[in-house]
Amino acid sequence: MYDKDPLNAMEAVTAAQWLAFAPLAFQATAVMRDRGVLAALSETGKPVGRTIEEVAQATSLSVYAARVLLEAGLGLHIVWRQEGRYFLGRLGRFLLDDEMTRVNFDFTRDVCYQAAAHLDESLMQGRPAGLKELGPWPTLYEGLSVMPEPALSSWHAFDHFYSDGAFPVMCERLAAAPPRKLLDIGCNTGKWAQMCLQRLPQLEVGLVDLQPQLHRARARLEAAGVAQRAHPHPMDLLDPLLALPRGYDLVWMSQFLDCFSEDQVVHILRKAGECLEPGGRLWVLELFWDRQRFEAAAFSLQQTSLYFSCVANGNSQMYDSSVFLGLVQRAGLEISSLTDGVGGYHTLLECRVAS
Ligand SMILES: C[S@@+](CC[C@H](N)C(=O)[O-])C[C@H]1O[C@@H](n2cnc3c(N)ncnc32)[C@H](O)[C@@H]1O
Repeated sequence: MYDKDPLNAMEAVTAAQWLAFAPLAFQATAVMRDRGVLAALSETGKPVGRTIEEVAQATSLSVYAARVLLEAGLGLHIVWRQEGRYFLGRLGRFLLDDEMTRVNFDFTRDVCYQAAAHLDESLMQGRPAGLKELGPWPTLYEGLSVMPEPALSSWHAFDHFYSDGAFPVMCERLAAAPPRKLLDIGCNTGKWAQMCLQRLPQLEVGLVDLQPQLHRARARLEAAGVAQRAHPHPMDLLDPLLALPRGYDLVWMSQFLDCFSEDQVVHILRKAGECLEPGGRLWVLELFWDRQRFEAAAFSLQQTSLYFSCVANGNSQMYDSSVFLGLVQRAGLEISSLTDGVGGYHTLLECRVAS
């Protein structure tokens, strides 16, 4: 991937126009999905299709609104038409029915869209200048549990969609050689901790995150009846004076280190290495754009980096694995095994303190 220019001149000029009109195209797509235009075409099936007037009637849109949307949809290949009747294309079908597409779409619209207008300022200043569109916090993490809807739901649906896909297979891997005490750093809403505590009845889990997230994780674990084996450790990992709790034989970080700059990743990995029991294991579950099988997955991760720039904290990203592996080495750790394609998209790095 990416080792040659894949576009001929005609394709390039077409792609350039898609980008030039991308914000309008994006919003038109959102309206077509959410006002029922795509669903109206889906209902008829391929042979019949609908006229503009029929779509207007089915969706309660004006004929004008239905027409501009459907005509925009033609150029976007979301719909196609024959003899004045409009049909749902394959792209329209994915926009309507594919969960990953929906989650990515809602995340972009509800969390990133307004903030993206501040990308230039964010990159020049190394801070998330677009975050003010959601709230007054220095980074998104202070606002993660309290940001307004629909951003709150869309952020969590995005985060959980990917980690939910990887957790079951990781939990079975853990069960094959279970630790006594697992430290979940960046536990967020506690879904991984819940799964592990339910699967492994002897396991104790330490939870590290910022206080508001720990409150929500705690509530989840209480509702699941496993909270007595969970031990919260509220802390800001970037506070140089705070050390991680000790006594854990497996440290786990999932979709966590991408929230930090290169120097911060090294700092956190060092701290994690220091808190490990002798012979302990450190498992890092991450998404690397260069290790994806499909271009759509690599693309999604490359664009997600820009969310970190303008919304999250201004200095982190979804890393290229070669950059990230260098950080692991800088932290004095070595990788004992690397597994790609966990749950489809993740890479598991099993690390230990370098001898
Ligand atoms: C993307 S979520 C990861 C969620 C979860 N581990 C998963 O795999 O779905 C990142 C988590 O890191 C936490 N976090 C970010 N910065 C932090 C910091 N400085 N100290 C402690 N936790 C932090 C956030 O509050 C959030 O819960």
